[in-house]
Amino acid sequence: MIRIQGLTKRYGRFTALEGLDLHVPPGETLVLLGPNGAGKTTAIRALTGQLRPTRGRVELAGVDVWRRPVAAKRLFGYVPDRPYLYGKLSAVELLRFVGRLYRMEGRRIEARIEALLAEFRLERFASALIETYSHGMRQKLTFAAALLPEPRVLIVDEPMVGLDPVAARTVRTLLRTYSKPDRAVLFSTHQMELAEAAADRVALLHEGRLRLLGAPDAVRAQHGDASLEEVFIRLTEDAAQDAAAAPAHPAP
Ligand SMILES: Nc1ncnc2c1ncn2[C@@H]1O[C@H](COP(=O)(O)OP(=O)(O)OP(=O)(O)O)[C@@H](O)[C@H]1O
Repeated sequence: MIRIQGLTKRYGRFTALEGLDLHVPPGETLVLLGPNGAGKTTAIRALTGQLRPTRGRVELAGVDVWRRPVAAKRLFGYVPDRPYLYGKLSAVELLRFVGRLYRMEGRRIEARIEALLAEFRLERFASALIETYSHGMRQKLTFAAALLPEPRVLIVDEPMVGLDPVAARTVRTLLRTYSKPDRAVLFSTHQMELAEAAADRVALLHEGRLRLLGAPDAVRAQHGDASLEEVFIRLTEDAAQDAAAAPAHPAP
């Protein structure tokens, strides 16, 4: 459902992402892990058609995101790490606008809005201007907007920022179950517990490269039943030490 092939992104001489290959089949939730600056947001921005890859391809349900941008954008819902919402609209106005962008039928838009405002406990604030919303309320509304058209692919960059415990539980359940039986979810997080709870597989990025890919249980078993957090720290620290030990200017 999500196919990333040889994805490379360079900023001048700096390589943010190098030859990333990932496939997320229908029914799977894949979690992107990695330290700050690993390349997670870069990969997500390339996948959502916001950042042109230096090399490589990204496809959603067989649609090339860069060759067929409009068709690709109909297929996914996206929650960015720093959402931008129009402050002068109310929640309902924003959601209606999103529904029309996706060319949804009017009655379906209204039914979805009602269900999502209830799910995220935003009914009381449905007509309030978004500029009066707290950070967490904006995050919940961003989820509601992403889910409105029931997209086949859900892509989320750092889902938990600012959410209260009730919303966090709703989102955790959503991230685990939304992909079943035939949709795909890809999200990035620094929360290992969330990754363990929601992921069918985790992908660990470090310094722009894929270091590890597998089901959480299998990953832990391969590393002597260490916790996912320990595996993360070992792999990223080992790589940092290898880099420090390597000569600064290797012989050609
Ligand atoms: N516009 C840019 N110009 C130059 N370098 C950039 C640009 N955007 C990102 N980078 C660099 O690319 C690397 C990967 O950044 P990215 O935002 O993808 O990391 P991340 O894994 O999402 O990190 P975090 O966990 O901190 O959000 C970083 O070293 C970052 O400084």
